[in-house]
Amino acid sequence: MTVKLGLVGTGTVGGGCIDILRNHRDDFKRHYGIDVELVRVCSRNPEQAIAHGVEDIFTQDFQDVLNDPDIDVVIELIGGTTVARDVVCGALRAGKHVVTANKALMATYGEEVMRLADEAGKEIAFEASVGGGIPIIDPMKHSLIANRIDSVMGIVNGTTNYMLTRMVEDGLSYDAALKEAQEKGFAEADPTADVDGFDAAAKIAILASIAFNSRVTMGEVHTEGIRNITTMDLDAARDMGYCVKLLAIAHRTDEGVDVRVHPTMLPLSHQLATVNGVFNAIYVVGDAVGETMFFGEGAGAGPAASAVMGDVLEVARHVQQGIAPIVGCTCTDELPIVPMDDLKTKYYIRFKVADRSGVLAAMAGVFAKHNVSVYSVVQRGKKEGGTVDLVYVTHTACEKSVRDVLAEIAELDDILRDEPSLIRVED
Ligand SMILES: NC(=O)C1=CN([C@@H]2O[C@H](COP(=O)(O)OP(=O)(O)OC[C@H]3O[C@@H](n4cnc5c(N)ncnc54)[C@H](O)[C@@H]3O)[C@@H](O)[C@H]2O)C=CC1
Ligand SMILES: N[C@@H](CC=O)C(=O)O
Ligand code: NA
Repeated sequence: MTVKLGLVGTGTVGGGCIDILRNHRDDFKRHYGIDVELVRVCSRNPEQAIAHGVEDIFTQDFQDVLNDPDIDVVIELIGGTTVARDVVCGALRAGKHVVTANKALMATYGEEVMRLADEAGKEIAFEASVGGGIPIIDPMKHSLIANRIDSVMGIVNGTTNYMLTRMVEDGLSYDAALKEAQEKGFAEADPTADVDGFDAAAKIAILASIAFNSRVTMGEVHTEGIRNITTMDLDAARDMGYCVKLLAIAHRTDEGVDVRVHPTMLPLSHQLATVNGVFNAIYVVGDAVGETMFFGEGAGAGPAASAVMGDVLEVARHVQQGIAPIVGCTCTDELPIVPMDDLKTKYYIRFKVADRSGVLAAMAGVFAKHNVSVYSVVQRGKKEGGTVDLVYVTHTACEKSVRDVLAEIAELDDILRDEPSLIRVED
């Protein structure tokens, strides 16, 4: 039996899938007995279809894909949560299996999508939505289910990891590094999703939902991006023996799920500190397996299409063999999200302040008042226009107290010259 595919979206990832199919379709048949055929392709860009040689099966209307009774599997590679939601939900309602790379959709409407798949008795597969080409969803849904997962933590956004690496290793400006990442096809259509941390928030919401059997949506993830990270912060971190990474973190605690995305200082000896460029790495801790780490390219046409096509072939194998979906929604529990105010960690805080007597003393009083103990204070950079940069590192402190310190220092008379830069420190 030939399993018929309909593809919606012919951009970076969709184009990568067409290329894999063209180059390896015969291998899939020969090695695995899996026979797949692309019968319909839809996007807003006919020129992309022409470039990939699929203009004869091209349409600009996704309904042509959903209404085609021959199509068994719909591959959604548009992105976003509007039209993509109609495509994914419409395909499931039309009785088709769905493969998607869409983290925003799964992290926002995951409950709806999983329910529709369950009602239709169809598969929904989304391996490419987290970590690009790295197998992580499938291992967590299959190989690791004998564990109670306690932590999932990692670098899950290739664009920002690429940018931070280029800024620290080659001195590129933030804007130049972003432009390069976009040119390489790593960035989302709207790169604010990458640099403001929302892409990583969607990914950790998906991973936390699977890890802790409790639905986490991206709106529930405390999210900070890398916009405020300067080369001065990166240099200061390096001088202290640290690097700065945009980390996505999810821990199971006695209070519930601690889930957040923010720039984090990691010791240079940490396993995640060596993950550079577009590479992602996800560290998973289970009660039986102990520590595991998954590493690979998190973005780009090849890696993402590799994960999409892996899902497609697995679904096609099930269709050919008449096997029902093995694992559907696993969110059986309703754990609370731990408030960010309750977080306890160490903090790096850089203040740009007026260079005059009394400033340090006034600031020290505020730290003491809120019981935030300071580990070190260093003055950095050149004195410019009567301002200096003061870099504080605290001992372990409570997030709420640190926020109170920042708010009170902002109110001190004629001290701050810019927004402070705050980076949490992980040891
Ligand atoms: N670029 C990457 O490295 C990765 C992307 N992803 C995800 O894959 C998905 C696709 O991303 P890219 O290929 O990078 O996006 P892209 O922007 O390169 O391509 C989007 C495609 O969707 C089509 N499209 C947009 N609106 C449409 C509509 N209303 N009807 C029909 N077609 C429409 C466009 O014409 C284009 O062909 C997104 O969900 C993204 O988050 C996942 C992993 C890696
Ligand atoms: N924009 C994302 C790509 C896919 O998820 C990233 O940079 O990691
Ligand atoms: Na993946």
